[in-house]
Amino acid sequence: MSALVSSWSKNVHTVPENFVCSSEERPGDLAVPLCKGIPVVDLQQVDGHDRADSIKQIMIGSQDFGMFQVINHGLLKELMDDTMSLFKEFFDMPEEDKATYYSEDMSKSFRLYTGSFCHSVINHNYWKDSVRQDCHPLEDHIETWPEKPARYREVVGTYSVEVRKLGMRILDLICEGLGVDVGYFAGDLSKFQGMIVNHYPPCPNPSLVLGVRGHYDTNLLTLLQQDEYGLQILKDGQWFGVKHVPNAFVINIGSQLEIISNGKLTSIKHRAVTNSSVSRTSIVTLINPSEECIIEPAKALVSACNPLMFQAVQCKEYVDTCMPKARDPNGATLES
Ligand SMILES: O=C(O)CCC(=O)C(=O)O
Ligand SMILES: [Fe+2]
Repeated sequence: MSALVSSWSKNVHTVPENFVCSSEERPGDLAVPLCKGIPVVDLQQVDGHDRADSIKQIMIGSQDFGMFQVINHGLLKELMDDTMSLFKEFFDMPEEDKATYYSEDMSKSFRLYTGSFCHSVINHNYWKDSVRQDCHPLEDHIETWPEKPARYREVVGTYSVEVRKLGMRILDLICEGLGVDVGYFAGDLSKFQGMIVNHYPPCPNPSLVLGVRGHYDTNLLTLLQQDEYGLQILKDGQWFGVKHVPNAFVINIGSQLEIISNGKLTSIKHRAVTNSSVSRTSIVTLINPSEECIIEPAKALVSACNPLMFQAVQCKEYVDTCMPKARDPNGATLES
């Protein structure tokens, strides 16, 4: 339990040796430039005469950067703020309360864990604690969620239902942009929804550590809410920061969406850095196909001019084989 970074990091003034990243991986002293050109799409415009332009922006983001941000997306600011405060309260709870929820059993529907990651080829510690929970359908999972703080189930339940609606709306806009039937992702392709909440306490030397190492999201679509800057992407061999836009969601294209789009959309390598003054929290909603689902390029996107780029693979097999590689610095997620 004392393994939680949020428990011991307040008392340290230097980074413990086992948290120092290799020289290739560590962020270093130089502040990376902010990435220019990641679209910030105003979803209020989608139902007006700017619909075509908004969809174009979504496609530019999804093709060139593997991500875009959305504002005026319909989720109430109060709900977003309330959910963020609730998770901050969760990570600030006394040790004995957090101990109840701590688990290293990956199969649990709800668990609190820390950024230590042990794998046959990599053995690392990242400067974060996380909550991981299943969210959909709500009634199947809500009983496994914490009862403390007292409003946890009510607030997070409402939030996950609303974020799902937004995710499905965005998937439909992507359908329009790609030229596949609207509703293509409804049903088994979006049956699963999970949430990871990453909490990065202030770090005495952010140049030496990472909050989350560079990785690709292997799911379908990710919706990320954050309270501070800290997300970076690897583009053309260089790390760039993603501007923190208050009240926005960052939308990440997952590798499975890259496959379904027959390579028209791209997933991008990203990581999270820490800072020395304030804690940062990111609430990450993951929309995923069901395990049995076959992931393959949509028929409408394959033609003589657009040859098949990926073979069909069952979602479970894809995640089992690619998940470790997505976390490996040399892992080739989609090539396999
Ligand atoms: O905290 C962040 O900004 C990134 C988190 C992330 O990429 C993830 O949890 O997959
Ligand atoms: Fe990610």
